[in-house]
Amino acid sequence: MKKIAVLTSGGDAPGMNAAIRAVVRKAHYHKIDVVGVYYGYEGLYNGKFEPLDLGSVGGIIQRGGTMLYSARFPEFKEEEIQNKAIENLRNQGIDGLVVIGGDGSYRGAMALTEKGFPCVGIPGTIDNDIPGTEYTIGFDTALNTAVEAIDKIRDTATSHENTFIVEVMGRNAGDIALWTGLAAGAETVLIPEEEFEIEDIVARLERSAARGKRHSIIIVAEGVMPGHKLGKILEERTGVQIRVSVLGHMQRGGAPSARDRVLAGRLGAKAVELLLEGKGGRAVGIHNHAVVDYDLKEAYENKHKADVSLYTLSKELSI
Ligand SMILES: Nc1ncnc2c1ncn2[C@@H]1O[C@H](COP(=O)(O)OP(=O)(O)O)[C@@H](O)[C@H]1O
Ligand SMILES: O=P(O)(O)OC[C@H]1O[C@](O)(COP(=O)(O)O)[C@@H](O)[C@@H]1O
Ligand SMILES: [Mg+2]
Repeated sequence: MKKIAVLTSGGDAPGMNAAIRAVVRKAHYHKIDVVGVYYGYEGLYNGKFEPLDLGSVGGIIQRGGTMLYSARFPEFKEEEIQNKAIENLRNQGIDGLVVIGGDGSYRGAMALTEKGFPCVGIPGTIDNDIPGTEYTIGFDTALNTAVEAIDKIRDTATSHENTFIVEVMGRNAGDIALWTGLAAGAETVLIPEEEFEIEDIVARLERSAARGKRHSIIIVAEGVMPGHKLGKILEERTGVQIRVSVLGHMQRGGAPSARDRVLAGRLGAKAVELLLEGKGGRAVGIHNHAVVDYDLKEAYENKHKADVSLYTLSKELSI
């Protein structure tokens, strides 16, 4: 292997830049050239390639977003588009590709690998929803952003005796909601993986009010239902006015936490090692604090599971 490429795809995540930097630096350490592909799979198809030397990734470790930009490019499911992408890669003398993204991006990487072009996946998504790794790059930063926002909401909620619903990101996964709820001491946490009863939320609100609690915070993952919809349901049921805050894309931005930067460094380096060993079709991740690699397919064919013990704990700590 003489030259590899790297791209970022799907929703951006803080720490993607640190991962790009790790890929570039580790490759250069082994005297391998690196090409950056801009705009994810769209750029792979349109040939938006630029060489990345050591200096090109200087000063990005602390920056949110991705210097390679990202895109959602549904056309990449089509075979002719994938064939063209491989042709573009081969024309540049590139022998391997590192894809930093989520489960959707992994499907694209596997499609190319099955067509004979080796790809390795690095989990870059705030949702923490990739099976096979305990943490994804960006999750820790998004979690800290959400907790900081909720701490602020709690100040005003307490001053005015308000009940707040805070909608956090997580299309199919409840990790952001669950961890945020635990870290911010929310009364109720709703995640897509667990059924819930409106009556249970109402009972919690009533119990809190009865013991003189001045505020209530309910965290809902966007994949459960929109926060405003839940607010309407609860207002109708309780007669109490409910404020709703949707944290939205602010959760995807900002400087990556130290934890995300270190994770990005470890996983980026491992991805390059795998390509150097000629191993395509692999995903990298963290298991029991150690860097691991596993079949890319496992990452999207299995379903992400929320940690039920954390869900139970969140209920036990907010009776
Ligand atoms: N089944 C698939 N086959 C090939 N490429 C795919 C497939 N699913 C997704 N992709 C590519 O990966 C991109 C990112 O996927 P998406 O699900 O939006 O985000 P994420 O990778 O963060 O989960 C898509 O826009 C598309 O270009
Ligand atoms: O801005 P978009 O493209 O609608 O993306 C929103 C989605 O992106 C995410 O932040 C991350 O999802 P992916 O990692 O699958 O891209 C989800 O939590 C959210 O539903
Ligand atoms: Mg995804």
